[in-house]
Amino acid sequence: MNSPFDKRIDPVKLRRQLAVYFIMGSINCGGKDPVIVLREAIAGGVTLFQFREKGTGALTGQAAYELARELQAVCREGGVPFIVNDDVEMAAALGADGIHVGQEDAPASSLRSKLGHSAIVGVSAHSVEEARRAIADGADYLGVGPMYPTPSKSDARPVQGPHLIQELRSHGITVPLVGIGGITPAKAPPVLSAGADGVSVISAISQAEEPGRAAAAFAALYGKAT
Ligand SMILES: Cc1ncc(COP(=O)(O)OP(=O)(O)O)c(N)n1
Ligand SMILES: Cc1ncsc1CCOP(=O)(O)O
Ligand SMILES: [Mg+2]
Repeated sequence: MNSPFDKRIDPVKLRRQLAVYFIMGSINCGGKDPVIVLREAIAGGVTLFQFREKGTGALTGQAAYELARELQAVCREGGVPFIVNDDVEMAAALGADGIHVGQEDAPASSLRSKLGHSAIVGVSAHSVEEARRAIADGADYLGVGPMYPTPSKSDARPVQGPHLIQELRSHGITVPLVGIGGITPAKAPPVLSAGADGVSVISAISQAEEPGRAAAAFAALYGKAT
């Protein structure tokens, strides 16, 4: 008999998709067109994208929806899954591939009934306890951080460093994990060595002079973690 678990994303596939996880909204692109930034980043090797329209000056309402739709189309062209940050109604309306929620957002357990059993559900975790609860609530992957100081989130929790990923792994947490916060190609190897399956990145790609080259520098790390 089929259970809803049969429809959940295959963790092996998800680990590959988490490798170069680009997160961005209109305020992260230094005045450049987000559509062009995303197109270049995907050409460089981005494997997953999260639309995060948040912070001072971010678009709201219809304008945010329209940008989301355009970026989703770019992801479709590039064969990259499209994840929405925080907003489950937007994710459902767009038919997004998944959603990412934090500890202050809707609980993961409430999301699948709105998005379908095959949706990718990501949850932020800052401790073993939060990680265990998120997994029990149905998270497919965890976003763990901040690894390093970040210029992109004013209300970020204190920096924990790659050690937190090691701690989660040593407590038997085997679900796909991605590090977040201040990650550059130079700072990514300790995150991967600690046990992350990938890195999630805003500024190191969106603010790069050449987002495609920046994404390629992350993609080139795989197989080379120290
Ligand atoms: C992959 C990933 N990990 C963590 C976060 C942070 O989510 P959250 O704590 O809800 O903070 P906001 O991004 O909503 O400000 C994330 N977005 N993605
Ligand atoms: C959304 C988020 N959550 C924790 S740190 C962070 C911001 C990551 O952005 P950057 O890669 O520019 O540090
Ligand atoms: Mg959130």
